[in-house]
Amino acid sequence: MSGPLRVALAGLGTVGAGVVKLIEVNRTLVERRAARPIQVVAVSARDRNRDRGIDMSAFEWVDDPVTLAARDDIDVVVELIGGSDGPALALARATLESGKALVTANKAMLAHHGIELARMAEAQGAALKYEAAVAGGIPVIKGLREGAAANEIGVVYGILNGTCNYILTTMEKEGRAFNEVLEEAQRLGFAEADPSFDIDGVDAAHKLSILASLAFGTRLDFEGVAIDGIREVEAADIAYAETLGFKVRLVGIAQADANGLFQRVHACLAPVAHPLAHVDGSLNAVVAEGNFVGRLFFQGSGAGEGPTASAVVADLIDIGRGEFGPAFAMPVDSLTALPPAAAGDRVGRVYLRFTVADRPGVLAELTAAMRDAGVSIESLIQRGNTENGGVYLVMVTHEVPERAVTDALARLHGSENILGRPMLMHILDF
Ligand SMILES: NC(=O)C1=CN([C@@H]2O[C@H](COP(=O)(O)OP(=O)(O)OC[C@H]3O[C@@H](n4cnc5c(N)ncnc54)[C@H](O)[C@@H]3O)[C@@H](O)[C@H]2O)C=CC1
Ligand SMILES: N[C@@H](CC=O)C(=O)O
Ligand code: NA
Repeated sequence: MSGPLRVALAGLGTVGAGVVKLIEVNRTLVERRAARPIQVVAVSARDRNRDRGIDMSAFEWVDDPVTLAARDDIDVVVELIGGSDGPALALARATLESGKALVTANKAMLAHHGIELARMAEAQGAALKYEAAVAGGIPVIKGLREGAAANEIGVVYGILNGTCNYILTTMEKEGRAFNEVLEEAQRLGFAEADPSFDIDGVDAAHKLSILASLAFGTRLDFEGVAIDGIREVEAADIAYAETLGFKVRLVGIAQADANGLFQRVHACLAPVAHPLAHVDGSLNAVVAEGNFVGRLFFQGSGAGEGPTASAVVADLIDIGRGEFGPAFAMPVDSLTALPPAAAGDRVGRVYLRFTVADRPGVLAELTAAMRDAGVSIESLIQRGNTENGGVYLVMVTHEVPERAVTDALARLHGSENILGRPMLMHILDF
């Protein structure tokens, strides 16, 4: 074995504490695989005295994590603080500038500053590793960056947020209320420090932009992701979806073709026969279609202490072995920049839920708007009283271009018969 890999840990929350535990429990095999001892030299977090359920006495405590970057007795800084900017970014920059390896689980930082950080890493010949940042414990960064590297990939999509999947599937199976299940996901350590990043789809979009870059060899384009979360999904949608043969899932989709780079995160209806319909709880799944390998399906735990720590320590093992290359699919200057592709031309089926007044003529008005916009209806359900005195009218369209649905909704805008905002979800058709 060569000399120890000297590690500093910045951030000792869910993931940081998990990393300390994993190294302790699996030390022998981790060190055999890294071909050298792993030595945690120093740690930093906001609160020194917090009980983390682990013995930290062997590690030097540092108040300012950025000072870790300048130290000669540290080889790798592990950034587990979180946040796209602030202390996490200051630490990442200082670490790479000093030529040290950086391991991070911070998808928000990578989505916003990944190219800059990758360039710094390349300039210094330093490692920038981030397996934990996308789909937690699933080795999907390794899978796309290395395993599928010989393929042209046309589409990559999946369930990228454990908190949302936990909420949707718990609502589906146990009929519990959204807020109650969100609080449970927070207690279990799945949610971001600000959980609106989870439920508004932003966290999934951060991850999708990273996956798209790896899959297509394009520059990260977080700004180009169209984002919708799950706030407006009601228990009724989950129940209607079930009746119609679907499950509701928050899905991120990225596709590269002659139209450009299409990236979208949104609640979708997955047909019950689709593998994503069977991804439950905090599990994540990623599907990628390669031109030689065919369909790859990665599934596993996308959030939580153990799975995320597993990914962080795998990166440390790679660094211990000296195995790393460009942070993304290829050196930064080789990544292409594709223009964002518009959604309007995309063709697919759509689920629409309207809350309508319970009076004659409503159905006729709705179906006329659909007809005039060229949207044909595959199935229609009208049932039940809602809290605001209306009834739900749910339809699934045949395949239509998205702009036709937008046109139909515009025709109905302002109608006295429609109470509240219609709910729209796309049907997953990959
Ligand atoms: N919790 C999860 O399941 C997963 C989290 N991640 C990512 O891992 C990172 C950490 O997440 P968690 O452990 O869940 O967060 P957390 O909120 O549990 O822990 C954050 C840690 O950073 C420390 N910290 C905050 N500001 C600091 C500062 N200025 N200086 C030093 N330490 C500071 C806090 O004291 C705390 O120990 C985030 O980037 C998150 O997005 C990635 C995958 C899964
Ligand atoms: N908040 C995230 C944690 C992992 O990235 C999630 O819920 O998936
Ligand atoms: Na991962």
